Amino acid sequence: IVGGTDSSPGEWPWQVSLHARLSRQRHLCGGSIISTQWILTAAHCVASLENPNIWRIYAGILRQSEINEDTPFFKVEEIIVHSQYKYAHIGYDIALMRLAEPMNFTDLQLPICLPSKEDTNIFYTDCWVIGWGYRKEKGRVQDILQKAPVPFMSKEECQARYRKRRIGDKVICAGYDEGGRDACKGDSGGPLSCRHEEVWYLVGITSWGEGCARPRQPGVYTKVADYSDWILEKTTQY
Ligand SMILES: Cc1c(O)cccc1C(=O)Nc1cccc2ccc(C(=N)N)cc12
Repeated sequence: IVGGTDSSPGEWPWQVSLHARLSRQRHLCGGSIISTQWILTAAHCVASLENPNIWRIYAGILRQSEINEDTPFFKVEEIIVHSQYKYAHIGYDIALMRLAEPMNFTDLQLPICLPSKEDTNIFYTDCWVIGWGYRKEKGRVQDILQKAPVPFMSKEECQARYRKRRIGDKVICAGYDEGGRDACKGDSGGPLSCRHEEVWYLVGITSWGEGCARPRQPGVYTKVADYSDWILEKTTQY
């Protein structure tokens, strides 16, 4: 997160840290708890890393430094990447991870509500992007979970900012024309959380942007409300 501030304990209990054990274990992406057994994240985080055994999911933490070999984590049983995903900037940047064991909810690990598909035209005014990602383009993963408020941007305005790219309909743009506050590398997969009438909703999934926090280059988020049928289909046992 560029231009953010430290979160406090329990402020974002749905935020998880996705670690992969490659040559060494490290934080790769964020994710959101949506039920006792399912994490929602970005497809670009897990594509080409679809072996569930390399992933460790840490919930209820504020600092990456809380994580060591004794820190409890959730094992991943199954990874579901959207079948139409190819690259983040094309869209369909959404994936599900099923935990091997259902988690118990505590004050520090709780689910966030999914917007319903009728909610696609609510204009949210209290939205925050969260993560342990870079605080500048040539940065590194941060220790304390960062938060930054970001305003919505209309699709037309977003398309005008990204003339080289086609901004799809299942995405949301958020950011400041003057730049300065935005998600960045390492925040991917994490939530764009919006509070509406005292309830927090998972409105977006951090997906991509040209650099980070650059003027007139807003953050692009997967629009979760447009995937509610997909989420329901994949998470409902038939
Ligand atoms: C390509 C790149 C880096 O190598 C390092 C840092 C940023 C970038 C980059 O261009 N954008 C990005 C790369 C990976 C995930 C990103 C997530 C969010 C945003 C955002 N601005 N909302 C930009 C991202």
